[in-house]
Amino acid sequence: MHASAQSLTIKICGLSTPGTLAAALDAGADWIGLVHFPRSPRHVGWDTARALSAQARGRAQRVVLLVDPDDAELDAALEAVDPDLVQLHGSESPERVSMIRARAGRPVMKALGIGTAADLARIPAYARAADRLLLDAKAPAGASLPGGNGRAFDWDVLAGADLPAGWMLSGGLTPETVAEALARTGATAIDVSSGVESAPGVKEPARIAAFVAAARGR
Ligand SMILES: O=C(O)c1ccccc1NCC(=O)[C@H](O)[C@H](O)COP(=O)(O)O
Repeated sequence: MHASAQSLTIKICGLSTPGTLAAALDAGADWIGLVHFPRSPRHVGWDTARALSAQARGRAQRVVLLVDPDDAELDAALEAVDPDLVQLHGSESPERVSMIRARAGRPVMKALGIGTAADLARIPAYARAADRLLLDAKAPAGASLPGGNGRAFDWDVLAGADLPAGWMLSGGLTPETVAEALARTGATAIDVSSGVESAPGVKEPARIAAFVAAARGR
């Protein structure tokens, strides 16, 4: 079943400039993601993250993306971004997700890499620890980034799976594929990064608008 245009939550991740953030907000993104991971071409330092967060306040839910953060990094993220939600995209255990959620005092979304149906076995433990799950493509062997690789996983592995409320689909979505992804998975929340870029880390306003329009069936 398709999510209706109204009930679909769209997150544009890896925004790093005021102009592309404005493009995402103007297109009607529900959530915007700020990546703090120095190895990433989408990395934003705390000063930039603070300014982008202020720009988005009141217009979209602000997500800060961290990879295996220690408590000091988490505290710095909370202070700079004041995020509506913390996204964890590393190899955090369910126990560590719970600790981060308690320390942050706000919702946490845990990303899980999916390659085959066997990867779905981790869902129940993480669903108990996090407020939401992001089902993303598993990073390829040797990849330098745990996410944001522009790769899709086989959506058919989700068929018949018992997925927790609020789960979000990501991994290699594009303006060209998002309608099919929604139809095949029944997702009601989606996340994109590479698919709305012209080069790694370079968001393309026209592709952001095209993605949101395609997802909402316009
Ligand atoms: O985007 C990054 O550079 C990144 C770095 C480290 C961890 C996660 C990262 N990105 C995650 C995302 O942008 C998305 O949540 C998801 O992986 C989808 O990305 P894409 O396949 O590029 O659309």
